Amino acid sequence: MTSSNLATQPGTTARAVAAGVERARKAYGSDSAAVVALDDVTVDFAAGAFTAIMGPSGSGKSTLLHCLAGLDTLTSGRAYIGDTDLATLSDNQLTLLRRDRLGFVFQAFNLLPTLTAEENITLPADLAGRRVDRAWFDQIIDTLRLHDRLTHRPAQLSGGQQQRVAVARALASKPDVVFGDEPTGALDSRTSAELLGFFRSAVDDLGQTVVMVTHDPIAASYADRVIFLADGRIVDEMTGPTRDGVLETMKRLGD
Ligand SMILES: Nc1ncnc2c1ncn2[C@@H]1O[C@H](COP(=O)(O)OP(=O)(O)OP(=O)(O)O)[C@@H](O)[C@H]1O
Repeated sequence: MTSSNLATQPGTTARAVAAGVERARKAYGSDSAAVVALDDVTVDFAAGAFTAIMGPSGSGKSTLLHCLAGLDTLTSGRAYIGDTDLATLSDNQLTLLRRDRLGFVFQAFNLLPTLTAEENITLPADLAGRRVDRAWFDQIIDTLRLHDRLTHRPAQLSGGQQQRVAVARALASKPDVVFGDEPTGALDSRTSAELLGFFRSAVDDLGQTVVMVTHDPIAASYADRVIFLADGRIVDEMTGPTRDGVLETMKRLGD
């Protein structure tokens, strides 16, 4: 990321942009049968902030996340990570960008059963032939309280512990952005609160950037900012969200 890509808001200090889309349009299918999942969306996500994306079912949340993270391509418009326009990258370069610059926490933890927790966490770096920054690794393990679980395999861990390992894996490479797609969807409320607390401290204590799709107003209230989508468009946004404020907006959007 360079200083040329800055979010400027009147009265605030310019902040680096970690990711964003400009005039993004995504249509599935063709002609009369086409479904427009994103309809002229422009939004950027500030570095060092936690943003939630909300909206009724089918409003385009996952499509936006996938296009931002280079997992899907736009029909037109631009998607970027830092200063990198994703459309300029080959498939191979996209794979490397995802591995080296992005972290993912999805509903399924996708841990490899034959590897220990530590091996799962360092796997992306190991595959890339990169040394894991030990001080950073220790900081993550501290924050996620995983010290005494590092030699365990996933089957020997509780669901919440597995989720923490998945978060540690997502953070291990100090990614430019951590993307979460309904990361708390399969968790009970206590584990879910824990995970969201870890995202918060990843942002507040470790300076990370988190962008998360969620249906849950409580989960969204952990974010610094909430973007609301409806019918593939951004229809509202909120900074310093509260559960009740988010609920109100969601009701208005007909969720
Ligand atoms: N591969 C696909 N082929 C055709 N249509 C698709 C495809 N993926 C998504 N869509 C459509 O695009 C629209 C947006 O879908 P998307 O999954 O982004 O919504 P969402 O807000 O994440 O929904 P949910 O909250 O239900 O997960 C929907 O109408 C959906 O049916």
